[in-house]
Amino acid sequence: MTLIAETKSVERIFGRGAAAVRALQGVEMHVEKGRLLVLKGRSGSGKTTLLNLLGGLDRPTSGSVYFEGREIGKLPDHARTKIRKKHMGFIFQSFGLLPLMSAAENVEFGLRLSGASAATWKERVGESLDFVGLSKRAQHRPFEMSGGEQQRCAIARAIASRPTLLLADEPTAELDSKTGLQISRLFRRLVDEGEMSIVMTTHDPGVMEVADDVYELEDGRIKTVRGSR
Ligand SMILES: Nc1ncnc2c1ncn2[C@@H]1O[C@H](COP(=O)(O)OP(=O)(O)OP(=O)(O)O)[C@@H](O)[C@H]1O
Repeated sequence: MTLIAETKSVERIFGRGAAAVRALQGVEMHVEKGRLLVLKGRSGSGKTTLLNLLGGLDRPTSGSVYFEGREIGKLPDHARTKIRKKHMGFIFQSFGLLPLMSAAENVEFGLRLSGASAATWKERVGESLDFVGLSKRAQHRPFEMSGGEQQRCAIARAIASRPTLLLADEPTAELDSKTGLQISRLFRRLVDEGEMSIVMTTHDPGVMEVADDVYELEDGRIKTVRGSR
């Protein structure tokens, strides 16, 4: 078993004094290589806060967050940014594509940001769009694509730099259930064929079906952990 990410006694408190919100309290979790982990729980239970900590977008108030053995929660901003760009991919509910760029250009832009060598861009763009089944839409702009196609494009952008860890915040929330299921299966294939680890937040039962591990959060604490495979 290879550990990709881990949290130890993580607390995240927003604000101070009477207005303080304890978004996470004593969270312990681990993300293993080649597994798809789902964070579920009611609105406000702390899912996005935990995802942001794992992705180095935020730092814990106390406790530790590790990525591939390094305590990223303690690294300065520039070092965390470097790790994030090179080794992580992000997917959001609202796709986050640049509207004036074609699907291929959006994916290439992601590669540019990741620092991947320019010599690899063309091949990686083709490979990623092909993986998500979007080769025929390469020259289309986001407004010319369906919601499912836009999310597949966002996935292609996130995986083009071959990240170790993919983080997704409610990736199927804007999609109808059939399209959501297709996207869930795509995440499953990424883990099975691409050897990636994925952590995603969701309320979608279709996504939970394809998960290896399901962590349930309640009021900032891990309530249950289910390992299904
Ligand atoms: N930047 C912030 N400042 C103050 N409070 C915050 C901030 N971010 C989150 N919180 C609070 O922390 C708690 C956890 O929020 P979080 O967004 O992690 O929940 P969530 O489980 O992702 O919810 P949802 O399913 O609605 O997205 C909530 O009470 C929220 O109001």
